[in-house]
Amino acid sequence: MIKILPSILSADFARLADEIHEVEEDVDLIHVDVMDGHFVPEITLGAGAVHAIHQSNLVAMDVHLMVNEPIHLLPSFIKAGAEYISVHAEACTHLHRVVQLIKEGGVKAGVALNPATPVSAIEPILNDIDYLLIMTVNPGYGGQTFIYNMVNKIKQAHERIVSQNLPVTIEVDGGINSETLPLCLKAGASMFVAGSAVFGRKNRHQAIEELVRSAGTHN
Ligand SMILES: O=C(CO)[C@@H](O)[C@H](O)COP(=O)(O)O
Repeated sequence: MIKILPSILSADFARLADEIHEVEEDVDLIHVDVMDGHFVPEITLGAGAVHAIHQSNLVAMDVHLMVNEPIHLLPSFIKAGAEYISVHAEACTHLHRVVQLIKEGGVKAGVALNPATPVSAIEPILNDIDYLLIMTVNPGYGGQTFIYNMVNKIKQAHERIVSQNLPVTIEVDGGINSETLPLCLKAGASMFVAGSAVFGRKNRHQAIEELVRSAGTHN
């Protein structure tokens, strides 16, 4: 079973509620990119916005924290109502502790890896996480080109997860469209973040349908 997660980074922030309404019937989760202007150059939104989306009961959220030392911000994002939270391995001094805190907050815990970070960086705590977010672009901006070398990295991660029989899901993010989704699916990913491939299109329902349909073309 695959999941498409529209990334609101590519949505019109001035009409965010309407933008989310346009996809809520078609997906279980939306992807929310939080940037701090340090770990990545841009600044996006914070726990207040996540809380507002949660309050409006639109759709569940997968929050991707692109921030240095997210341990300090975790309590507010957990309280804000995120269902999934991922942190970057590169941004945490005490990654295992951060993962434990997310789980203690009753939230699914993910670890994100930049393209240059090997899967082995997460190996010692692979059994502690709920999902592994493999960045298929360098984090920070929507609309970038998919890095094809990441397909091998997804395969490697998937092999490790399967060989240890772990209940860890692989999520991919960056440059996902109906051409790249099937490659990632074949390699072992099942959660697909798509920004411009959904919000860059006029008809979001059709865009999501096309992505789902592309999953049937991976053999
Ligand atoms: O985390 C990020 C960017 O850092 C993503 O979630 C982007 O929002 C993906 O956008 P597209 O590559 O799908 O346009």
